[in-house]
Amino acid sequence: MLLASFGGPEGQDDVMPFLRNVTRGRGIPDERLAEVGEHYRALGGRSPINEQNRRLLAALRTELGERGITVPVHWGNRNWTPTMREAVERLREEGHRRVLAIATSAYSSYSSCRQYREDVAGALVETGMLGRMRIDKVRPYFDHPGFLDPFVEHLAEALATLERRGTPRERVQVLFTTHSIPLAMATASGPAEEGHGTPGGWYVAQHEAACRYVMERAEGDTPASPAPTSPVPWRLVFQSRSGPPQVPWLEPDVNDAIREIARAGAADAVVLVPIGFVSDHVEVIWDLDTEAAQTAQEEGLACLRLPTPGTDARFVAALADLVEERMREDAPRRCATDFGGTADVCGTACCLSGSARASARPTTSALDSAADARAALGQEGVARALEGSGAQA
Ligand SMILES: CC1=C(CCC(=O)O)c2cc3nc(cc4[nH]c(cc5[nH]c(cc1n2)c(C)c5CCC(=O)O)c(CCC(=O)O)c4C)C(CCC(=O)O)=C3C
Ligand SMILES: [Fe+2]
Repeated sequence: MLLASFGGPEGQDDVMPFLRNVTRGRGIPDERLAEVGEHYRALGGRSPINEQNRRLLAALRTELGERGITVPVHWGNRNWTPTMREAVERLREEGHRRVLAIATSAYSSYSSCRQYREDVAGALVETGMLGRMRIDKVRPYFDHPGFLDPFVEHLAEALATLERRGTPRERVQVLFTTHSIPLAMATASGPAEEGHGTPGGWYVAQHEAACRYVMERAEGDTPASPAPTSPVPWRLVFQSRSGPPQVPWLEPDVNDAIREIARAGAADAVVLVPIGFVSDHVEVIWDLDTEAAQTAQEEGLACLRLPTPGTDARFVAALADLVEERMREDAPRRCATDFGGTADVCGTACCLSGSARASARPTTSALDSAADARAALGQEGVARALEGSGAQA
């Protein structure tokens, strides 16, 4: 197994090298980088994400062990040590040739799925293992009840808490938040034949399905307030936008949504549900607990932020279920939203916008063999991808 994550800095000296890794070739303006650098500095130069992943690894090893699945679980990050390359080197040294990866990201899009698969393939190229080691990836798991049910429980609790404090459900706005991505990236998310061309693509459609699941159940679990009750209003909003202003990204921003709600007098409290994230990393503790909370305070709204699944036992069990899905054909495949399920293997142009096709990098879990890569990229594309790596096309 390979737990594939984002990585984060673990001290002040790590901050700038980490940010340079994240933004390499991604066109992020220097001002934005300096601003995000300040967020990390204010937190002591340390992101909690690596520690959270260490805890998740320990919990996953225990859960798999209890199910009699005794495979080693390695860890590799896209942007910080232990890197994907280091993880693949260790897998190689231990003699493993078939690996199943889990990304700490639940949805389909370039940033949340394909880029993980590309970076895994990149590590295979760098270590000379492309075509020698096979690394598959579990499907996008936003619709697994073990990912969603912790949100349901915490939302029901939050609504009950607000009600006890005197805010009736109809005066609450639930804001589901996720990472904003460029509009073009969202539109291209999902399989080329299906998702591409729909505004928001699979990325937005999957989030909306997850939100509906959580709302329906959280409302069902909440003791009804005195009649007449109306459903709690909710919407999906976006955070952590980082591109240049002239490039359109998914909107509305969570802070703009809070201001709009306050100015319309539409609610007395907002509940922030970080449905797009797996753990309480910097994008959650800074962008929500610091920035959005401050916006709500300025606007006179009460604000509660729900936890992410983290190492909730239901989430850890969900990850183990995803492993079992790939081990046994008769294992249950729990896809609980009205989205309709997702596939184990991504298509060739999945989550790839038209303009990115010419420079596409090899991936795994779709193009996980040299033959697949050759079919998709052509001999020249493979040669370009391998350039300077010392590996043979
Ligand atoms: C969809 C998505 C997820 C969720 C899925 C997943 O989890 O993978 C995610 C997670 C994360 N993003 C993170 C950090 C950053 N993301 C950045 C930049 C960007 N993110 C993007 C998207 C996403 N990001 C995009 C389209 C960019 C623009 C650059 C580009 O096109 O690639 C930047 C650059 C500076 C900035 O502009 O913010 C940083 C520092 C951390 C670590 C937090 C910690 O340290 O605790 C995590 C978990
Ligand atoms: Fe990000």
